[in-house]
Amino acid sequence: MIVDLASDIRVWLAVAVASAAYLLRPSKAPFPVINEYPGDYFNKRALKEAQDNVRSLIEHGFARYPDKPFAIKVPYGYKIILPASLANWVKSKRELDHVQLVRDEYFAGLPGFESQTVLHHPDEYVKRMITTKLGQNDSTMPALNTALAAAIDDLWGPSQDWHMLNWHADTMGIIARAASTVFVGPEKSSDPEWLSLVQDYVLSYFGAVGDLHKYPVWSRRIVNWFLPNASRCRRLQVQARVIIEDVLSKRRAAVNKAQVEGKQPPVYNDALEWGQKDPECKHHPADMQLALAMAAMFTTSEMFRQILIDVARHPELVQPLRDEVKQKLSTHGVTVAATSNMVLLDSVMKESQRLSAPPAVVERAVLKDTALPDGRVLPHGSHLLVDATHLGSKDVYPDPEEFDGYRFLHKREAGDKSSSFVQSSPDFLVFGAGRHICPGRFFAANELKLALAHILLKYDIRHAEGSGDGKPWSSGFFAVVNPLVKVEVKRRADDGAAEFLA
Ligand code: HEM
Repeated sequence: MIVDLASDIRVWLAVAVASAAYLLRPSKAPFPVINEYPGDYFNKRALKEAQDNVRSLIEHGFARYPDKPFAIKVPYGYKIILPASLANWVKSKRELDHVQLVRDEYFAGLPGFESQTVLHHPDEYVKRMITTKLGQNDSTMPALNTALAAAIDDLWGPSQDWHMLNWHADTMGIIARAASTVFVGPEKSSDPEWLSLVQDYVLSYFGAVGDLHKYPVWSRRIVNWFLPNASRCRRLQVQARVIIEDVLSKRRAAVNKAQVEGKQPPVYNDALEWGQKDPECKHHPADMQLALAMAAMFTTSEMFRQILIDVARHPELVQPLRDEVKQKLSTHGVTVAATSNMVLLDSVMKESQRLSAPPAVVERAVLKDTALPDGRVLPHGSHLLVDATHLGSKDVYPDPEEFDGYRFLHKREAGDKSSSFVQSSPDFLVFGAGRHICPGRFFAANELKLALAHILLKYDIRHAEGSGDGKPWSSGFFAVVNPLVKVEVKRRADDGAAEFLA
């Protein structure tokens, strides 16, 4: 009998599957789990709550365990939630790592995801370029300004009658064209093929990340080969390489020709050229382009949409914003000084960010067992986030549900140095914290302010009736702009924009 069983391949298969299931079982949560329910044997309710109601789970968790860590069950694991009081501690701990987190959660290292691999490469080349060249660079303002003018004209049109925007495409299109002018340069920044490729890549990449999360951790390196979004990323990456290599070979030819003819060679001022000129840059230029697009376009477009919704829902802010924009542009021209001095617009943007922030921020992977200040241990391999629900708490912000465009301006005027859009503080970690704080936030702020300056001066804007309440939706640990909202615009008869934005 035993001999018969031992020679039956099905028995060995069953043993192998059972052993794999045991070895690969999710580790036990090291802290109390907040979304465990009696009778929920297959975690159906737990995972639904984690997907739809993470904010309530976190609030409930801290009501039960004030200022103490707890865990939330998610597909194939747990997330540990730390109280906001530990934000500075998290920021300072090198064992709590962002790069490993990106490998685990955003799949840097998978084929087709080279954008993410390059962005988080140990040489930190792309980050350095963003910080040193892209941030607040006056020399890129004329190109950014021209691109925004053209993109908004093309996408929002000249009609002086109210018309509905093709909301998603028209907002991402504006951001993609503005950013591309500084990333890829003049040849491709308004080329429909390239713009569609980068936007397609960004959407496919985030789609693929979502798809992969539905599969057990151990299987993701295999299933990515069969998932449509991941396959699309691989295809688009190959196409991007062909297009960018062609641009570079034409640039080289133009320089050679100018030299032969004794003329001044063309000068380029974009990320493509910065990388080419820098002997330290070891990455494929197309992968860097996709890396910049992936980091910049989705995040900035989402922020752009939320700010537009908030401005449309608060018409009382429009005239003061227009006055400020005109005044700063006429004093400083189209420069970083002008956008930096648009302090009411800055306050409106930060208020939009406060009310659309995710409920937990600064996600990190634990590289080795790490003791919390109270002695309890964060186990190696676990993932944690820091609570950010206080951004909607009346203890921190009076009338927290109200959109108050002047909120952060008043704080700034009262001397609070952390109240500007790009500033991070232990209370406001929406751009992250510590070594991995978003290096693109200065570029994003500048680009958004210039885009909004064009829009405020050139268009009236309103929230289409009956199209949702404008409040963001929750999707797992993310907050996304309410997809039901629709926005209408009409071109102003006499916008006078040319005078200020020339
Ligand atoms: C409003 C727009 C943006 C938002 C809300 C945003 C948000 C974030 C957040 C939350 C992080 C993680 C920080 C952490 O965990 O400590 C991050 C990282 C990053 N962001 Fe942004 N970002 C935006 C725009 C941009 C832009 C325009 C760029 C590039 C031009 C960019 C490049 C990056 C890079 C390279 C990282 C990784 C930093 C690292 O690993 O050290 N971001 N961003």
